Amino acid sequence: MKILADENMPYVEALFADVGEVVRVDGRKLTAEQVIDADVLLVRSVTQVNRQLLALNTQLQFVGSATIGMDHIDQVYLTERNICYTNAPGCNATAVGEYAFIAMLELARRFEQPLKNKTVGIIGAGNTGSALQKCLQAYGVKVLLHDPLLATSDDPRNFVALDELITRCDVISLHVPLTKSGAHPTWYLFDEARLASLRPDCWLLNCCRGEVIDNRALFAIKQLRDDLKLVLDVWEGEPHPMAELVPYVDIATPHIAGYSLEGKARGTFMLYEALMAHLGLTAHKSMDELLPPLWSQQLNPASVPDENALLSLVRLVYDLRDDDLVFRNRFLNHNGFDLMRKNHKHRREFSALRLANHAGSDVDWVLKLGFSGVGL
Ligand SMILES: NC(=O)C1=CN([C@@H]2O[C@H](COP(=O)(O)OP(=O)(O)OC[C@H]3O[C@@H](n4cnc5c(N)ncnc54)[C@H](O)[C@@H]3O)[C@@H](O)[C@H]2O)C=CC1
Ligand SMILES: O=C(O)C(=O)[C@H](O)COP(=O)(O)O
Repeated sequence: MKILADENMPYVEALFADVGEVVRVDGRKLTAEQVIDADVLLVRSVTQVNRQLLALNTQLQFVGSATIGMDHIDQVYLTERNICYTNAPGCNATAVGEYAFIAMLELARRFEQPLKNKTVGIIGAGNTGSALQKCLQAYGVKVLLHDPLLATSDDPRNFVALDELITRCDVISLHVPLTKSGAHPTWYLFDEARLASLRPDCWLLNCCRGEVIDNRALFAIKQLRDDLKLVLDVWEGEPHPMAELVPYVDIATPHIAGYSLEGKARGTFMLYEALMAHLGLTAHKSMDELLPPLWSQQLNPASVPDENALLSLVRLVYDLRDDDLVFRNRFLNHNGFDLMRKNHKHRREFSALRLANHAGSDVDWVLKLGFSGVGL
């Protein structure tokens, strides 16, 4: 069995080598000729899996994408061809939630506006939106949710209309899939009119797909409104972000919000489990065997963090300023965006750090953020 796998997918050999021959490929440049004799295709978000890519292949039986997003997979075509496909829902949701939370703490410090006093609106309350909600609520920040699909489901949470969320929120974070059709398409959900309606001093974060915001309109509005603060991890037209926009973005990164080691490992592992099930085999490996220990696994904090100390604590796990700096220096280089992603030193999630022996303080909310505890 020939297994073609994206070169940026960790742990493939550890999990799949005894299932078949693993061949690594550059997912962005994958051609129909390379796919011709593959039985299994393991991709990431940069590979368009469609009629054109699979034109020469008659034996493909399984496509796995180690991502949450599915907008690069032509599901109708794969169904037509009777090819089994799957993604990895939720695999990197914690990473995205923690990224957005850390980004808010960074903005709070930079602009001297405590996060705690703000109302945060989450648009799209699925896996990544809920991971962010968990962090914010653990820290005691007021959260409003907008999700028209979940609002009509049995989800017990309260939801508000989009316009109400925009009117009431100081911070807005986007967590929707990219869709062009259906009752609630998200393509350019934030167009010129919506961007113009953001509250004064609003912070806008996009960690889902670049095309959910009209980037030209965003650029135009930033010329007029210096009060808006922006965090963009995703960009219209990746891997070529709009160069003029970058200097106006307060925190800018190359689509790495989901790049925790745990998130990436979970993505590959979910595909391993799905392929085993598809082949009728038992998945006997475990994800815990894959991850190395954190450089420092345990910390004895001096006091329960206030907002500044909390930022110092989360910077121990992930200093977002490093990724922002690298992005500004390199995004215009040849192949810069993809090289930053390929060479990214994946961070760990909060849970990798254990807080120990805390002297009688209420650390419950820190644990609810996702940190682990020992002897607390
Ligand atoms: N920056 C990064 O590295 C990453 C980006 N993503 C992107 O984030 C997206 C969301 O991920 P998850 O939260 O895990 O997906 P999910 O499927 O768990 O949740 C998405 C939610 O958005 C809601 N939704 C759909 N259309 C909407 C609309 N018009 N308005 C408001 N809500 C709407 C859905 O009902 C669903 O609850 C993915 O589709 C992917 O494109 C995901 C992981 C990493
Ligand atoms: O899971 C998703 O959806 C994402 O956006 C991924 O985290 C993006 O990473 P790559 O698949 O492009 O490595």
